[in-house]
Amino acid sequence: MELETARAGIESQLSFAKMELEQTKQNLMSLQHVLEEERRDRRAEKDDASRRLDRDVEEVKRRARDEVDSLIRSHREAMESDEKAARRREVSETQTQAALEKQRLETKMDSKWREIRQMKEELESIGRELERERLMNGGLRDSLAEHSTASLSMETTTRAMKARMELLENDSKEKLLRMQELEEKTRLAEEQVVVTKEKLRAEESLRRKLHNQVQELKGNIRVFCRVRPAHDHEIDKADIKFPDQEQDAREIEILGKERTATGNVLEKKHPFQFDRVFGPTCKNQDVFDEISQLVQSALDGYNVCIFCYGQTGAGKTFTMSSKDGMIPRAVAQIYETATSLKEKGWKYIMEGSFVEVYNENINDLLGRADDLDKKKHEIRHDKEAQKTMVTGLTSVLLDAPNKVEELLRTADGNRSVAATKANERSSRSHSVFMLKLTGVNSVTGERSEGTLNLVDLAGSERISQSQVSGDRLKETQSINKSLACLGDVIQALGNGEKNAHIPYRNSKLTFLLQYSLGGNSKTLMFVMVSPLLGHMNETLTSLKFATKVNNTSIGTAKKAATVRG
Ligand SMILES: Nc1ncnc2c1ncn2[C@@H]1O[C@H](COP(=O)(O)OP(=O)(O)OP(=O)(O)O)[C@@H](O)[C@H]1O
Repeated sequence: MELETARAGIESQLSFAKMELEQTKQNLMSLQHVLEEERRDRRAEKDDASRRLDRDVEEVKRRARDEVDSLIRSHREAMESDEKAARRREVSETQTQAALEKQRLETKMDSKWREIRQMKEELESIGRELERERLMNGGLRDSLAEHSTASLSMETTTRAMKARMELLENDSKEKLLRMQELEEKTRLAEEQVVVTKEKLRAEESLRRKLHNQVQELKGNIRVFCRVRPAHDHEIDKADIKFPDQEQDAREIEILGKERTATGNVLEKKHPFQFDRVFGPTCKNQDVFDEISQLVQSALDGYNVCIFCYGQTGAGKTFTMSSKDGMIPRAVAQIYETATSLKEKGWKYIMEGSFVEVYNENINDLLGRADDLDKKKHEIRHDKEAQKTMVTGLTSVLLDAPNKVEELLRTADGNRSVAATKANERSSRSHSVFMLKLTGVNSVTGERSEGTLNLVDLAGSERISQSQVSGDRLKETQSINKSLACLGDVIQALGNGEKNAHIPYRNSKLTFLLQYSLGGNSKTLMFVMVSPLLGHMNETLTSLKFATKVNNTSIGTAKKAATVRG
């Protein structure tokens, strides 16, 4: 636009200068023409006057000569005659007349010479004037030349500017075209993104459905068995075999010895089969790979409960809450998945709490250590919403994956303060890590609420009540009671009778997990096995309990809540 305006200005200046130049040229030409005519007139007048003068002078001279000659002749004739005296007089008179005539002629000549001088002067002044005109003419010629040069350079500049403007115009046209192309491409890409996002959302909904169908087909209560490796100092090891060790092992065989009625010692095989068996070489990563699908279900809006059952020292805490155990891994996976689901419109809030059930009391492991065993916490159920809450419980917003480490450290620290030996307390109590997951999809209007409960049960070894007393007796009674109650609840759920009474209330643990066990939830039990010979009887008891649980089939799980807006 600016270029256009500049070009127009320059062009109008140029045409104005050209007009001026043209005018000046015409003025000059008419002036020259007038001068030329004037010069011609003057020259003709001068030539005329000069010719007339010459003719007059010649005429006067000729006449004077003729008269003198005739006088001389007549004088001679007079002289020859006798009247010499008269002739002399006549001659004298004639001479006087001739002198007078001569004088007159000389006067006339003087006046003519004056005229000639005057004419000469006039001619000189005309010459000077002509010279001035010539000089002025030269000046005008110079200025004309200057103007021509200026106009030439202006024309060159204008041409260069025109060329540049054309170049710029072409360039900007090209850029405009490219921009239009880019805009079109961006629009198409944006459309594609919208379509892809829509597809992704649809696929995500389908994935959720299929994933949970697969989980249902696998059964809503599953049992995994894990055998921990023996430490270097643990020499007496039980004979444990893994018949289908190769891949996706499901079998475990314990070789025991039995004394017959006749007193002979016979070897006896105890085969067990579970949904999955992990040998001593399996890492926490391998175990988590198997349960990660279940963790995903919690994000999809299901209540998921993962238990670790087994005698003290069988590896429950290692599996559940060690640095790379199921709790940190589950939180990390949930965090990762929740982050990737953001682009499908989902936004999740993760809140974690950690409780301990000790001597049938609920303790807040994230609260103050001093409050342990003192502060009372009540379990409240909202039957309609199928939700459980514990009064006065600390809840931590897990908005970064590393927050869980801090949470586990706090729980561990509180337990250490409350017990002389931390692991002693942890062996004698159940710990429940509760992760509440609330997701909202702003695009589809879906909403999901799921809970992931990771439970590290107290050591399952049966201590005869007659062998202990005091605090230990109380601990033993409550552990025995709650573990037996857990078995009863699972069994009652497995019976599948509609409206059958499920004895959740018989222990704090089952009461707390009421809505995370049974019809609306997915349950996984890890039975932890110690590799030691000395623990073999407890191992067999645990495996038998787990088999009972494994044979239980609990009804179809339903999402805790999914609301479409
Ligand atoms: N899979 C494993 N690989 C390596 N070491 C293990 C494994 N499982 C357990 N351990 C180790 O065995 C020991 C006992 O494990 P852990 O404390 O987890 O048992 P527990 O069943 O939780 O006992 P408690 O009931 O006392 O809490 C620990 O030193 C632990 O590090």
